[in-house]
Amino acid sequence: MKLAIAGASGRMGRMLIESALAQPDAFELVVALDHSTSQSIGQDAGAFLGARTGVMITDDLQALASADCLIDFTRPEGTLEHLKVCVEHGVKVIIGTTGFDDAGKQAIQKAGESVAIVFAPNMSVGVNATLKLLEVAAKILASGYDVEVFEAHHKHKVDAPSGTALKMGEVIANAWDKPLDELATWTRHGHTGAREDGSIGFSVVRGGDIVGDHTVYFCGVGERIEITHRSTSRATYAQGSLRAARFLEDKPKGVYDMQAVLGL
Ligand SMILES: NC(=O)C1=CN([C@@H]2O[C@H](COP(=O)(O)OP(=O)(O)OC[C@H]3O[C@@H](n4cnc5c(N)ncnc54)[C@H](OP(=O)(O)O)[C@@H]3O)[C@@H](O)[C@H]2O)C=CC1
Ligand SMILES: O=C(O)C1=N[C@H](C(=O)O)C[C@H](O)C1
Repeated sequence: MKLAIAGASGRMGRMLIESALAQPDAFELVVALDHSTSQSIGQDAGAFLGARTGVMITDDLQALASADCLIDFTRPEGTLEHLKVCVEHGVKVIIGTTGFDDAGKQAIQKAGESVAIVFAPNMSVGVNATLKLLEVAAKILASGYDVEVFEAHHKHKVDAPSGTALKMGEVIANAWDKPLDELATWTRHGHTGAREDGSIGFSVVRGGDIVGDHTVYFCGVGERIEITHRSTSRATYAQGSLRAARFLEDKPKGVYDMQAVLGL
């Protein structure tokens, strides 16, 4: 499969390049994209590994035409720009980027009418298994338990709460047949009053090099259940993305999530 990777010099871009190069029988890196202000433009995509791939990092989006599938972990504005070019050339897309607004999410759904897309805020098997556990827990603990979602990430992360934390909130709200927006408490400061029954609180830590921690608390009276996932390496996100790319091989169009990729 001919792969394009966007955000090639970013944390995830590099992990994806390393993971794809380690599977030469399955993947060929044909395009490495970054935006025009990036210092990496013109460098070999494997330079950070001391490897020569022959693929130079470029800002030429038309290069995407030579790929079967783009894996994009950038920023919402970048992803949406890349998506237009992928639709134009019939290129499949894996979107790992988080932080889209409603208009961005709608644009992804629209693009899915023409090309096959996997769009998921977390590509790791462990997180997607955790989402299933949360669905079960939310149904069993639907009353008498206060739900709080906590997440912690590295200091460079620009969106909050994380896409994964939002997805966890959505899974719980769905299990209760309510939209998350109706239940969410995003911040607390000052005289907040007592906690509202049935609400879902979110809290966020940013610091150092934390790869990604998520805990959902179901707090009852006299007991508390905590469901935690901790990422200690970005390799799981990259492996999940490559699995998603292979899943799309025989899909002509549509928007899929990682639950579909993993058959959960
Ligand atoms: N779904 C999942 O499993 C995961 C999702 N993520 C998400 O992936 C995204 C990237 O994370 P991470 O790799 O840590 O971030 P980085 O900041 O390390 O990398 C982002 C890359 O995208 C480039 N970029 C930034 N803005 C644009 C733009 N407008 N157009 C094109 N390229 C752009 C950056 O270039 P430059 O450095 O020059 O600005 C950089 O190369 C985030 O949204 C994050 O939340 C992260 C991990 C797992
Ligand atoms: O920015 C990150 O690093 C991560 N972002 C994703 C998110 O917002 O959920 C996934 C993972 O937690 C790492």
